[in-house]
Amino acid sequence: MTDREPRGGDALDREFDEALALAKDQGTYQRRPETRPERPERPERPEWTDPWDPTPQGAAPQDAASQSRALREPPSPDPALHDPAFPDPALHDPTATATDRARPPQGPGPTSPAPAHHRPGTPWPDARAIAARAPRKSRPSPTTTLNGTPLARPLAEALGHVLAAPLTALTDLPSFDTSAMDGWALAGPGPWRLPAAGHSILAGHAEADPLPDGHAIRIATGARVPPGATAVLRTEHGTAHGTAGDGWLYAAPAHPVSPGQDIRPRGQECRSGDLLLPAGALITPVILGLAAAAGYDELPTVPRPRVEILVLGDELLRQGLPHDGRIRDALGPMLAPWLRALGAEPLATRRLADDAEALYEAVAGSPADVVLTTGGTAAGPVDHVHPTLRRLDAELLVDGVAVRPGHPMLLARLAPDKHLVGLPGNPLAAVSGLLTLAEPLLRTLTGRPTPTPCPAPLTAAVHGHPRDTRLVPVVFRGDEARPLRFNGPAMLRGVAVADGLAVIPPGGADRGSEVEILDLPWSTAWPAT
Ligand SMILES: Nc1nc2c(c(=O)[nH]1)N[C@H]1C(S)=C(S)[C@@H](COP(=O)(O)OP(=O)(O)OC[C@H]3O[C@@H](n4cnc5c(N)ncnc54)[C@H](O)[C@@H]3O)O[C@H]1N2
Ligand code: MOO
Repeated sequence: MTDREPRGGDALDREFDEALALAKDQGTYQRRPETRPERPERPERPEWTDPWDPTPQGAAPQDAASQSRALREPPSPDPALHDPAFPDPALHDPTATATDRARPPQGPGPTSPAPAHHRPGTPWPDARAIAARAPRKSRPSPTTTLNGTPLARPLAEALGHVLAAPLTALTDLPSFDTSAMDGWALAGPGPWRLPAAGHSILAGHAEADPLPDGHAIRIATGARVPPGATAVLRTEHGTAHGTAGDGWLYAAPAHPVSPGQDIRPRGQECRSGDLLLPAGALITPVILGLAAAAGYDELPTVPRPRVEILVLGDELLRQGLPHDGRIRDALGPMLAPWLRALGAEPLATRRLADDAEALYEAVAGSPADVVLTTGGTAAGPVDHVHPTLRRLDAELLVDGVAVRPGHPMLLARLAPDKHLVGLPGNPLAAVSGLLTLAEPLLRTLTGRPTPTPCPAPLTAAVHGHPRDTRLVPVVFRGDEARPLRFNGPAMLRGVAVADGLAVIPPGGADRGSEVEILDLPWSTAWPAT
């Protein structure tokens, strides 16, 4: 139904309520008015409206009528795609009500100290660098790998692990001159004399007798080409004449034979000893295949860093629909497979109540190399992560990052070989923390190299925060990155369909400007072995 069609009052009210609830979650109160010509030109990059900043630059209030009109707009055909004509939901407090927005700003007086949550945080690139260096610092003499002695794993158990040593070919590939087609092996120019019926060379057999000049013999794809053969003629390009034992083979005039045709020479792909892959490669199904082809039965792998996930929050439900102010735990199901895709071994996902003692005991007693907490990073009454770290005398390496969403994320060293990554509870903020702190930390622990930055131009301008980096879900359209809507801190709807997250520098990025894209590691997210 569009807003032009007549509707009954009840339906209208219901739709309005639904739309209002949706918009509250998406922060889409400032959608374009219906009468577009009257709308003043929106500047390319409007002022950042910090949801937590009580200064007069907050979002301008809208009158109820225009909100109601805007909320009745029909949905975009691809609702996850960013519409540059709409303000970006991430720029607004997804939890603020229209009344909140209309309220005049109530900032602290000029002499008030900056609240803790206004601390600028570590710049985003620095936070990533600190996370990547954190394990190195704690390992004065790394041996073969950063995470201990390499483990030889049978190919069937190596998927998703990281190669601890370069993969060098143990054989030439192919290891003999191979027929690439079903047909005849030929020696010299034709026509060619054929042997008696029943003589042929099949794959999987030892070397055949030499083929004399002027002779041909049937050969199968993958069979060893006999010594003396100069080419292979495909079945469909030749005709055999004569009787058994006195036959002749002719090439079709349209398919003259050239020397070497349809023969894969020994060593065409690699020679024994050639480097196929560097150490640090994440073992994919194709790598398993390549390793097998190159002669491996097992692979040297880096021991996986063990991660324990602690999901905090009394309000979280493990099943069913949200009710009575409680919501579903969106992070518990997501984190273990994601961490596996980053080369880690998730030991357990534990749900903890908002209880300081329980958190202390869980962190202090965790056998993991990395403890990953979700929620409780801010300064609320039940946010126990900071107090727990203080109690454990942990070294805070990163305490807040200048990134949106996710700025309360943190990284702490609990012991020389034990770290804690604190992810904020808002789901997209947690994803941001995962990519900003957990990914570089695990990359170093698994001995994987820093990925080469892969910038892409944006199909639309993206608003920036004045001081902080933004991470915005994008999809690729050809070589370009298209920003997605539903990128608010509590939303997974955008990132669920994203190819990656665009790194928007402070101040924003214009349409066409190249920005770094953080990959999402789905292609490697197979179950751990
Ligand atoms: N006074 C301030 N309050 C907040 C600030 C601030 O700077 N000053 N920062 C806000 C930001 S930004 C974020 S992000 C959150 C981070 O909060 P916590 O890490 O303490 O997380 P919680 O308060 O526990 O939860 C926040 C939010 O996320 C929901 N949540 C938590 N866990 C899950 C989960 N597993 N699945 C789905 N949703 C989850 C939770 O219910 C809350 O709605 O703090 C802001 N506050
Ligand atoms: O903006 Mo928070 O860091 O909701 O993610």
